[in-house]
Amino acid sequence: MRVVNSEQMRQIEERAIQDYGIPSLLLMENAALAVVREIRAHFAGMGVLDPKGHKAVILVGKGNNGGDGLAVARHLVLLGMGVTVFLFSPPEDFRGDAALNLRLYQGTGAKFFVVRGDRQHLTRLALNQAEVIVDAIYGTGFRGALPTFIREYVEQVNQAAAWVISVDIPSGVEAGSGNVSGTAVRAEETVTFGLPKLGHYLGEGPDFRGELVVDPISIPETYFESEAIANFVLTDRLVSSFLPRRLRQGHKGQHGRGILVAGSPGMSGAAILAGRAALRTGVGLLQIIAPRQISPLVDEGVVEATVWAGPEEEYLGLDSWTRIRERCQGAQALAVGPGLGQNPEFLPVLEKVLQSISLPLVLDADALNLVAAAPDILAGRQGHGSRILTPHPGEMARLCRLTVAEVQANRLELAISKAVEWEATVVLKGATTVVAAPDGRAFLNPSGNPGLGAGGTGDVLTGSILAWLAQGVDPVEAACLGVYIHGKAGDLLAQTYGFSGYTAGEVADMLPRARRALEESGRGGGGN
Ligand SMILES: NC(=O)C1=CN([C@@H]2O[C@H](COP(=O)(O)OP(=O)(O)OC[C@H]3O[C@@H](n4cnc5c(N)ncnc54)[C@H](O)[C@@H]3O)[C@@H](O)[C@H]2O)[C@@H](O)CC1
Ligand SMILES: [K+]
Repeated sequence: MRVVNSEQMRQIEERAIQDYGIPSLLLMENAALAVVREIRAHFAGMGVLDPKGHKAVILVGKGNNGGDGLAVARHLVLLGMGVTVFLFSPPEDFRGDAALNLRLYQGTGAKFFVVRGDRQHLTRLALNQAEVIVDAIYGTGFRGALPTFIREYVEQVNQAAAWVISVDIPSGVEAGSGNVSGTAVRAEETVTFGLPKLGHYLGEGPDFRGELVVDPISIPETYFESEAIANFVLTDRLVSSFLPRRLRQGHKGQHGRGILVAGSPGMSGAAILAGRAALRTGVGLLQIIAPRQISPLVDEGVVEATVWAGPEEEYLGLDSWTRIRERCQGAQALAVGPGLGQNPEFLPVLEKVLQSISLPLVLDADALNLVAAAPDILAGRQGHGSRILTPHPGEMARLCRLTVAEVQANRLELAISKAVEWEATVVLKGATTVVAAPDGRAFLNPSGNPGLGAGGTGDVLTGSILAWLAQGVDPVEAACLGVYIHGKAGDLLAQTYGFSGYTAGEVADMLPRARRALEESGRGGGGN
C-alpha cells in the first residue's frame, strides 16, 4: 500500500473532488462514519451493542479534522450517547465544511464548550467521566508543537481512563514525518482516510497512534495508485506477491546456492545465526567461509551448511579473496559481514568483490564498517551485481559521516538519497526499517517489536536476505521479504514472550512459520 504526506493526500482528495465529482462534505461524512463504525466496534467488543447513554468527549480543532470530529459528534448524539464537545477555537473561526458541520451538530440541540486555559476543571470532569474520547483537534494540517494550553489539555487526555480514538492522526504528530514536539495525543486507535500517512510509521508516530485503520472514504482505489507516490508500507498482500514459487519437483540445486562470508574469534555466533537464518529461509545450498580458527565451531553450529576454512587463522584478510571468488562460481548470491571483525586487510578484498563479482550481494555489519573507511569503493560500477546494504543507524552514520541523531532525524530521505547515490538497495534498520531502492522507491516495514532489539537479530536478517536472493528474488523484493518476515517472526515470538527475552536464534527458527502465515494470508487475499 502506498503511504503519503499531507500534500500528496490533499492532491488525491482534490482529484477525487474534481475528476470523480465527489463533494468534499461527503468525504468528511464518510470519514466521520468510519470513525463511528470503529467506536461501535469498540463498544461491541465490550459487549455493548447499543451505546445509548454511554459517554463520549469530542475534542475539536477549527480545521477539517475538527469538521470530521463534529460530524462524529452528531452521529453519536443521534445514537443517543451522552456527548460533550470541546472546541479549541471560538465558533466564528470555523470555515467551510467544518463550519457547516458545526451548524449541523448544533441542529441536534446538543451543546459545545469552548476550551480556554482558565476553565480546566470543567473539562477535566468531563474527561474523567468519558468512556470514549475522540481526538479531532489537528489532522494532516498540523506542523510544529501544540500550543501550550492545548498541550496541557492533551496531557490530561493521556491520563484519562477513557478509550481514545484519533481522527486521521493523533493531534500533535506531524503527518509527513511522525515528529512530535513535546507531546501528542496517545490513542488506542487511529482511523485514517484514503492512504496511511508517513507519520503513522516514522518518528514517534507509531508510539502515539495505537492500532491503525485505513478507510477509503469512498475514494476509488485507482486514485491511490499514482506513480508519483514512491513510498510504500509493507503489507501481507504486497509482500506475499514477492514470494518465489516453488516447483513441486524442485531440488536443492534449484533453490539457490548462497555464500556467506562471516565470523571471527568471539563472533562465530554471527556466522552461525546468519547461516541458520539462510537455511530457515529455504536456501538450497549454503556455503560459509569463516576464518580457520572458528570454522569447526561454525561447522558444528550449522550442520546443514558446507563450511570452508578461510586461509587466515583469526580474521579474514587478503588471502581469502581467492577462496571467495572460487566459491562464488556456480552460486546465486553472496553475503559478507556478520561478525567478520574489521581487519583492514579485508578492505581490498571487499573492493575486489564489489568490482568483479557479479552476484547479488548483501553487505552487513563489519563489511559496512570497513566500507565506511573508504566509501568511494561503492562508486566503482564495472561488472557488479545488485547490492543490498543493511546498516543499523550507527553503521549508516559512519557510512554517511553523520551523527546517529542526524541519521535518525531523517531516516527516510537519507535512505532514499543514499540508495540512489550508491545504486544499491539500502535497508536502514530500526523501529520501522526503511528499504530504499536505487530507483527512489522506499518501503516502510511495520512488522516487528522491541524484542528484536537484541544481539544477533541483524545477522539473522542478513542470512535471510541472502537466501531470498539465492532463490532468485529481485534484490528490492528480497530485502522486503527478509525485513517483513523477520519482523513477523519477532511478532509471533512476542505472542509468547512479550517484547523481550526471546533470542536471535529463536527468531531464525520462527522464520518458516512467519513465512507460512504470510503465504496463507496472501492466498486468502487478506491483509491488503
Ligand atoms: N481535504 C479533504 O477533502 C478531507 C479532509 N479531511 C480531514 O481534514 C484534515 C485536514 O484538514 P486541515 O487541512 O484543515 O488541517 P487540520 O484540521 O489538521 O488543522 C489545520 C489547522 O491547524 C492550524 N495549525 C497547524 N499547526 C498548528 C500548530 N502547531 N499550532 C496551532 N495551530 C496549528 C492550521 O493553521 C490550520 O488552521 C485531515 O486530517 C482529515 O481529518 C477529511 O474530512 C476527509 C476529507
Ligand atoms: K486528530
